[in-house]
Order: sequence, then structure tokens, then C-alpha cells
Amino acid sequence: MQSEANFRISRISAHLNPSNVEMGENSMLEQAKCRAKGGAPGFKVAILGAAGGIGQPLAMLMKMNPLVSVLHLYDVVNAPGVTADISHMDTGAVVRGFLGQPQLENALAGMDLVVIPAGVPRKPGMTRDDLFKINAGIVRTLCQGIAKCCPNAIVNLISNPVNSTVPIAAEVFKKAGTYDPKRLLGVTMLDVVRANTFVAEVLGLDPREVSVPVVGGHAGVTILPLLSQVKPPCSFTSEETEYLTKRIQDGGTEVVQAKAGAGSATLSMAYAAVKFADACLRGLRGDANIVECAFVASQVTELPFFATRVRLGRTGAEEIFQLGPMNEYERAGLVEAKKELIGSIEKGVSFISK
Ligand SMILES: NC(=O)c1ccc[n+]([C@@H]2O[C@H](COP(=O)([O-])OP(=O)(O)OC[C@H]3O[C@@H](n4cnc5c(N)ncnc54)[C@H](O)[C@@H]3O)[C@@H](O)[C@H]2O)c1
Ligand SMILES: O=C(O)C[C@H](O)C(=O)O
Repeated sequence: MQSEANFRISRISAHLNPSNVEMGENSMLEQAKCRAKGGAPGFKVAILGAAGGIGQPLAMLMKMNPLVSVLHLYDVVNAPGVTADISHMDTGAVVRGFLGQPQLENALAGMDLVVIPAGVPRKPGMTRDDLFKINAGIVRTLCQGIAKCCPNAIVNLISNPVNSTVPIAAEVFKKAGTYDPKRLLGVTMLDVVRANTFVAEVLGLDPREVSVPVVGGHAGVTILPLLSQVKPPCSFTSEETEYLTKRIQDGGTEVVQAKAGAGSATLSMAYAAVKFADACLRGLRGDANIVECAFVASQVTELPFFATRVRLGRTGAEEIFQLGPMNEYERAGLVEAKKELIGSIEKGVSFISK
């Protein structure tokens, strides 16, 4: 047993490391012991791609989440700076940084939830599928690390094209013998966040009072808002339906064009990612009736993956809800969504199995 004074000294020297990036095993241990004295219980969360446009505000918001006790920030660049910065926030979570591939395994060991916004974003004129070439390999490497170091973690996959990266992750986990479909969730929350906002504008309501299920996938016509199921119950003219559906489907492109080459949605995505991660953590804690939309392995349609409302629990997506009654416009949209989705899913699967 060390004295209280020694604990304090080791804690101070740990923090004199200017990067606060993965320290030697001993000082890490001291820090952990020190922390254990006053540390709040909570979940261990890793963000992979934490120094990016989404990663940084996501890290900040996760540091503010009272359900998080340990926050690991991993990136191939700039992880030390982001970690030093975030670690000064006077909230409960202990923050540790990890830089580059050699530190990936330590970043992942023991995590309950891994959020992945690593990868390149779109520029004007690109589709999400144009990102496949680079992001597929990034997601494969990160998921191999998850399979090895935290096979029971819930995974929130943000990297695009989500319609293909989720099947890639599933194949990596299958190969490693760790696949549990309930724990792998493609993040489509930004589509729901946008849908709530745009629908509220049309209805003249506060967006916090509006709930729009968005199903299918996360690209163009695969994004299918079910406006007939909006809460509170309401109706739309055919012009409103057309306007809202297109605006929700093109929300990402609207931001890409407005940023004019400087990337895609980052701040609204960080907000949406934290909203979703928080729902996953509340599910893990055992809270009842946590329901959100996500792109998951599914038997709701003939496709192996599909976004629908899911109930989040202690083991991940524990219940997958059916699509519910749809109008003619939505049924036609579903046909178009499935046509595109099947190709994106197959592309992801064959990237690993070929
Ligand atoms: N699911 C969604 O709704 C949604 C919304 C917005 C953006 N996205 C996607 O999220 C991804 C990230 O977007 P961004 O704007 O944050 O991009 P960004 O370029 O600003 O940040 C990406 C970060 O990933 C890091 N990175 C690259 N390779 C890595 C690796 N092998 N391991 C760990 N980190 C790595 C980079 O260093 C960078 O810090 C893009 O693919 C984008 O299309 C998805
Ligand atoms: O549109 C993009 O490329 C990023 C993201 O998928 C979004 O919906 O904002």
C-alpha cells in the first residue's frame, strides 16, 4: 500500500506528461489506484478517430456524460493534444489518449462501448460510397482490434458508407468468432435528428416534441423517413411529404455543399452520436424502454441489415421492431431503398470474404 502523499505525487507526475498519452504501466497503475479512491462508477468508452471533425466534439460531449467513468481517445494523429485539452474539463470521466496503431490494443482493452468516427469524409460531388476505398480498410483494422481486445463491447459505427461498413464489421467479427449481431449498431441517428428538426419546422413545433422514425440505411434513397408515423400524430400534403423526404435524404449533402470542401457534418453528428451512445449506455445500465433507430442485422426485410427502431438493453439491440403500417409513398420508397441497399451490403461482405 502506498501512502496518500505518494498517491498524490504519482498522480501529479502522471499529469506532468504533457501529452497525457498512454503512460508507462507503473504510472498508469498509480493513476488508476489514485482514481479508484474517488472515482465514480460508470462505463468505459473508447472513441476511435477522436481527433477528427466528429471525434473532437464527440469526445467533449462524452466527457460531460455522467454515465462515463473512463474515456479512451484513439487516433492516428493529434490524440495527445485533444486528450490534454479534454482532460482538463472538471467532469467525472478519466481521459486517456492513445496515438497510432501500436497503441490501439491498449485503447480498446476492457471497453464497454466503442464509438467509431474514424475515416475520411465526403467532398462536394462525392457519394458516401466513394469513401469505401479508404474507409473499408480503416474499419477492418479497428474491428480486428475490437475482436481481440473487447469482444463484448457495444460498437457504434459512424464511418461511411455505413451501409457497407456495418457488414464489413460483421464479417470481421464472424472471422474472429466474436460476432454478436446485437452489439453491432450502425449510427443513423443523424437522419432522425434532421427529420425531427425539419418536420418540426413544417409543423411549427419544438423539435424536442417531435419523433420521426427513419428506416432503411444511411445514404440517399436508402434513408426512408416514415412521415405517416410521426409523433405527435399529424398529416402532410403531398408537397410537404416530397419536400421533407428529399430534405432528410439530402441532409448530408446539404452540409457537404455548404462546407464547400471542408468536410461533412461534424457538430450535428457529434450531437447525434452522443445522443445514441447515451441511449446505448442507459440500455447497458438496464433502463427500460430505450428505443432508437439504428442500422443492424435484421429480419424485418429480406435484407441481412436494415435500419429500424430497436430496443436497447444490457446486451445491445435486444428487440428489433417491424416497420409498421406504411402509406403508398413510403412503400414505393422502401422498394427503391432496398434496391440500393442490397448492393452496398454485398460490397461490404465481399470486401472481407473475398
Ligand atoms: N453515420 C453518419 O451519420 C455520419 C455523419 C457524418 C460523418 N460520417 C462519417 O464519419 C467519418 C469521419 O468524419 P469526420 O468529419 O470526423 O472526418 P475527419 O477527417 O475530420 O476525421 C476523421 C478522423 O479519423 C482519423 N483516422 C483516420 N484513419 C484512422 C485509423 N486508421 N484509426 C483511427 N483514426 C483514424 C483521422 O486521423 C481523423 O482524425 C467519415 O467517414 C464521414 O463520412 C458519418
Ligand atoms: O453526408 C455525409 O457524407 C456525412 C454523413 O453521412 C451525413 O449524413 O451528414
